[in-house]
Amino acid sequence: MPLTEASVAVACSSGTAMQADRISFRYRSDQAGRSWTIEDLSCEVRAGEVLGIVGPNGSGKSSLLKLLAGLLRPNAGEIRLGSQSIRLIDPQLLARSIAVVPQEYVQVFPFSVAETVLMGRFPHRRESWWGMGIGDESDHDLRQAYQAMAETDVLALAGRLVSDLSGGERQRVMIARALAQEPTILLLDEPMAFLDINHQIEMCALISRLQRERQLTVVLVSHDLNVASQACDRVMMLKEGRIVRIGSPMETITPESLRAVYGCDVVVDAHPTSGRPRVTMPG
Ligand SMILES: Nc1ncnc2c1ncn2[C@@H]1O[C@H](COP(=O)(O)OP(=O)(O)OP(=O)(O)O)[C@@H](O)[C@H]1O
Repeated sequence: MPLTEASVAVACSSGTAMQADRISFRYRSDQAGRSWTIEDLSCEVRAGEVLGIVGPNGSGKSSLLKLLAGLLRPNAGEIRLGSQSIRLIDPQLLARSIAVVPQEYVQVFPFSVAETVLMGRFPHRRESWWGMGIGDESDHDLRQAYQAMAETDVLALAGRLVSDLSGGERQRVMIARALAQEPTILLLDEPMAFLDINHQIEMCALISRLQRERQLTVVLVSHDLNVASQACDRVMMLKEGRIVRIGSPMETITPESLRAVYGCDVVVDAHPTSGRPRVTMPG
């Protein structure tokens, strides 16, 4: 059965947004036989959840996110959106369902913030992607872009060139572009990396608002275990391309599992207001 936006919505509302089934992946430069970047990994992304992916440097977090986004193809195994393999889904439909915010964004041409956010509307256009230009937007496109910019606090930057922004400002613009896409699944690679504490708090609040109001499913890669603990319903811990643990923050963020994954001792206590695990370095 061909996949449509309606069937994606039905599949997602029925419990599982995405599923990875025994996927293995290695980069082309590694074909000579080094170990897998992702090895025989199976997981489910539940509809409407915020799933965090944590793990040491080089454990495969970004690679897994790119595999879920369809930007990389597994050498073995399958990734499904709803019930359909993402290999078989039309790229424009895939882009209407899944939005990705990569860790680093390189823009070759000097577009303004407003133009960049409006690019999030491309997958919704009837014309071919190459046949349309900026300036052809509908009222709905403009409203969605405006709302996404308001939600990420970048309206004041609308006329600035993206290339002239700070890392944190650029990060918020890329999230605005992803929201303008109106996806059902949002994949974020280190969304807090360049944000100051005020914008980190706002980003956490935005993610939980999007989950509540738009029933958005979010997968986020984070180095910050406290962000993962506060912002996520479940946390997946990766080590050398394999899942070591997956479950609620209480189940996963423990001194034992952190020692097993990161090889160091840390202090884990309860956050004074949320009660969720809080990780600090030993004194
Ligand atoms: N384009 C690439 N070509 C070849 N190898 C790559 C490429 N990108 C990543 N790798 C390698 O794949 C492994 C996993 O990298 P990945 O970026 O997925 O890890 P990560 O957990 O996100 O790391 P970090 O926490 O440092 O961002 C690393 O050994 C990395 O060197």
